[in-house]
Amino acid sequence: MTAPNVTITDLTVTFRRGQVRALDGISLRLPTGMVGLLGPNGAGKTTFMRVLTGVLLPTSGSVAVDGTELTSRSQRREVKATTGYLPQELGLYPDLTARQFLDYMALLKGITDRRARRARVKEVLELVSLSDVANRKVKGYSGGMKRRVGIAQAILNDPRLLIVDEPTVGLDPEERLRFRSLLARLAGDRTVLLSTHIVDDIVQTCPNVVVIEHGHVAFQGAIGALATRAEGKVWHVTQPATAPPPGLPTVNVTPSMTGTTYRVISSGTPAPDAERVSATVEDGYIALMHGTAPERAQHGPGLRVI
Ligand SMILES: Nc1ncnc2c1ncn2[C@@H]1O[C@H](COP(=O)(O)OP(=O)(O)OP(=O)(O)O)[C@@H](O)[C@H]1O
Repeated sequence: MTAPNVTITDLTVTFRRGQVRALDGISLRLPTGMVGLLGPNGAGKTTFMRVLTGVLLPTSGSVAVDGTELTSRSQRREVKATTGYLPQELGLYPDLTARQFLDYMALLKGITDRRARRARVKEVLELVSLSDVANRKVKGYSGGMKRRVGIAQAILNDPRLLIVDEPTVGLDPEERLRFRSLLARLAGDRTVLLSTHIVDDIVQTCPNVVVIEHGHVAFQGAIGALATRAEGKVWHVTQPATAPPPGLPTVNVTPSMTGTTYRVISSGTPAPDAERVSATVEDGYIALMHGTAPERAQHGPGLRVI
């Protein structure tokens, strides 16, 4: 398999006869491997993923995987062949076993030959490490196991582009870790787009990240470059009061021996005894969202505006 070429060109989606502009002229080329998708609520991430999965036709612009357009009505079938999707809420049939469920999904995805279907289901069960429990009913599975069934159905067609929406919500730390490494393993030479509000999931698995805000690309590039955006501007301010220093974006708050320590973003020294600390990806993201990071939407090594 050669590296997929996912090209998004001037993608615009409007709702309510143009009154709501959910995506506003997004142009991106996604690299192979894991790509994080970040953005505040209402930024346009779900709309973006719905277009990539062929659920929603854009108002204008296009998405192509390896030159195959996914955004024209006539090519919906191609979408099924080239993309996989794990939505936030995937309806599983609790009384089916994982094997039965996957067999059914494979049929829906057009694998009509029984033998081929059985072989592919066996393969994906192995990939997600569920072979041993494949004949148990899904209703007895843990949250992490259900999520792995979800991934298994998303990769039945060996997609070039795999889209995963908030996959680790509600998982315990061990399951989260396991799920993250599964995604990283699956990325290989395909593109896996991981949308989440958990910045740490992205830090741990994605070399590249896209940040969407108000329907625009606010940042795209290497994950480290996002952290760099806040370098020199992250401070620990400890004060006895329970209120944060006014007017500054606060990344987190920790109780300390001498009061409360606020991690804030500020271009200048925020308080006389403030301590400057090195920036993390989360700091970079918060700085970007509050307009305190320079040069938004700059090119990065893995991703580029086209
Ligand atoms: N079907 C729709 N009709 C009208 N407006 C919509 C529709 N779908 C989305 N929107 C609007 O488009 C914008 C982007 O929504 P979207 O759901 O894509 O954001 P999001 O980044 O996924 O948010 P969240 O993180 O909360 O899921 C929002 O202003 C939303 O209200």
